[in-house]
Amino acid sequence: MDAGSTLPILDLSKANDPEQKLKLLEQLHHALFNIGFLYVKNHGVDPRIISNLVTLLPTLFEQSSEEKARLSKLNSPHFLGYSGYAEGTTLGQKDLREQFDFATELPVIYDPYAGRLQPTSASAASKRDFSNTFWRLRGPNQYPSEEQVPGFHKAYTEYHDAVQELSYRFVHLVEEAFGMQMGTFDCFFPQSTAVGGLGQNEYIPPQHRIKLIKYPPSSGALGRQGVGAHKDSSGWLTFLCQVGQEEGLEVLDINGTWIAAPPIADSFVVNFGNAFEAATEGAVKATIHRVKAPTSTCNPRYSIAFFQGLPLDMTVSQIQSYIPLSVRKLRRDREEGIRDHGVSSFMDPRWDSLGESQLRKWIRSHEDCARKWYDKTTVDFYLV
Ligand SMILES: O=C(O)CCC(=O)C(=O)O
Ligand SMILES: [Fe+2]
Repeated sequence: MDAGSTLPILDLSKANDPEQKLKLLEQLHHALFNIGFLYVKNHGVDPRIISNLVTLLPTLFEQSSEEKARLSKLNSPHFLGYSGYAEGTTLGQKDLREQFDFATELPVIYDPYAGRLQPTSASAASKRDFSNTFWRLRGPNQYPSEEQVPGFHKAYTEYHDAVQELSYRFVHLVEEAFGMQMGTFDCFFPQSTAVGGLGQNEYIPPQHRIKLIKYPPSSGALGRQGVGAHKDSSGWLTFLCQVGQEEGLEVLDINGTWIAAPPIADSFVVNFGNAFEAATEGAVKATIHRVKAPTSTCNPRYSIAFFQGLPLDMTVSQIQSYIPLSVRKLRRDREEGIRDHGVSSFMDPRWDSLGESQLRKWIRSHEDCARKWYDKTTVDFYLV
C-alpha cells in the first residue's frame, strides 16, 4: 500500500498568477487523464464555513433513533433524508456507515399532469413538460429541528453555497485544462434556481447532492466495508471533505493497486463521476474508490461528499457535444485494441438522460423508498 503520495495536490491559489496557472493546468491535465483523483488546497472556501458544519456532525448523528426515524429517507420521494447503519450495500455487502442525504434546496416541479388537467405553476410558468418521472427527484430537504441540532440549517446552507461556488470555479479550470473556452459549461449551471424565467433552450438548474456520513468504529464482525468499491454515480464532479484524522479512503490506481487517500488538513478530495466519464467517452475515468470502516480502537470517521449535479433532462450525447474531440479521443488513443473498457452504464441508450440514470441509481440503492413512492412498472424497469 502506497502512503498516498502519488495522488496530486493542486494549489488553487496558483490560478491567480498567470505563470503559476500554466503549471496548475498541467498538473490538472495529468490528474484528469492519468489518475482521476486529486486533492485541492488553498481552495478559497472559508474555513469557518467548513468547521461550522463539521462541528455539528456528532450532534446530528447522536440524535435519538426516534428523531432519526422522523427524518428517514422513506418519507421522501426525492430520496432525501436519513439512512441507518448498514442499511446500504455495495457489491452485495453491507456498508458499515450511516448517512443523511441533502441536496440543493429546490421546490417540487414534477408534474404528472403537464399539458392536461391543471399543470403546476412551474410547468405553466416555464411552458415546459415536467411529467417525466425523473423530475420527481427534485424536492425539499428534511432538516433536523433547531432544538435537536441548533444552527444546522444555516451551517448546511452556507456550506452548500460555498462548495457549489468552488465547484463552478473548478469546472472553469477543467475547461482550460481541456483547451476549451472558459465558461463553456456555465450554461449547465444557471445561477437562479427558479425555472419560471428560463428560456426554452436554457437548462433547468441542477440539484447538487450533499451526503453527510458517519463510519462508527466496529469490531469487524460484519467485515470492514465502510463503503464498497464504487464509481460515483450521483453527479459530474465530487468534492469530498474528510473530517479529522481518521483514514480509510482508498483509490484504485491505473495498475489495479489500492492506494491510500488520507485526510489532508484544509483540503478537499476531488474526483469524477460516471457522467463525467461518459461525457469524455472514458478519457477521464470515474476512478473506483472505497472506504475501510474504522476498527473498535479508532474514533468515528466523518466525511461530507458534495456531488455536483447536472440538469436532469440533459442527455449524455448532449454533454459530449460540448467536449472537444481532441479530449474524447484520448481514451481511444491510449487504449487502442482493448475491446471492453467497462465505460459506465450511463452509455446505455435505455437511460440516456442524466435524470434517468439518477433515478435508476436511487431506485437501485433504496428499493424500499422506491417501492413506496414510484409505481411498480418504473421500479421493475430500473431494477433489471
Ligand atoms: O467517505 C468517504 O471518504 C468517501 C465516500 C464516498 O466515496 C461516497 O459516498 O461516494
Ligand atoms: Fe464515492
